[in-house]
Amino acid sequence: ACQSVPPSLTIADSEQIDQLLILIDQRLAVAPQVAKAKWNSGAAINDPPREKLILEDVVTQADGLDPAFVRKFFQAQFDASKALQQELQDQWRAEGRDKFDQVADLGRDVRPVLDKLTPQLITALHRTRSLLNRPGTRDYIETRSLQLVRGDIDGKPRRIALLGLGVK
Ligand SMILES: O=C(O)C(=O)C[C@]1(C(=O)O)C=C[C@@H](O)C=C1
Repeated sequence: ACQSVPPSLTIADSEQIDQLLILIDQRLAVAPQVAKAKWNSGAAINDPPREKLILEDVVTQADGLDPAFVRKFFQAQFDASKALQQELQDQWRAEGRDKFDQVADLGRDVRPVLDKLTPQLITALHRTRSLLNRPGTRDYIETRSLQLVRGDIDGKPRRIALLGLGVK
């Protein structure tokens, strides 16, 4: 990791960025459980009221951060989750899969995991906000995300999630 840290970032900075990427990965890692619960129940992948609720919540929790940035970031995490859920369900459909025998309950087991990650992600955004537009950060994120942000079939969900950082 040290070799890929650009001169514009300290090692401590790079560790904060890694922590953000790990949390993005942990959030994306929940998507297969959501996809399974919805596969069994037949519920739609897209749930706009649930997204609206989370967005309202994060904007009030994100004091000091630009609300537009926070919304954009979380919307990208939803979009990444939906892309991964869609890929998985398309695959299961193509395989003619039946319902899964054992799935976690969306409301009782799965969404609480996402809700626990939300304030941790906000903290990580606070700690990395000023680093994101430094020269070299983009390349650092690209390199590190290949190792840290998995939970992913073809790289599309990861790309969508990272677009939410708005790193140019
Ligand atoms: O909770 C769900 O139903 C999910 O599919 C997860 C999630 C999210 O990432 O938080 C993603 C898509 C939905 O539109 C709502 C929320």
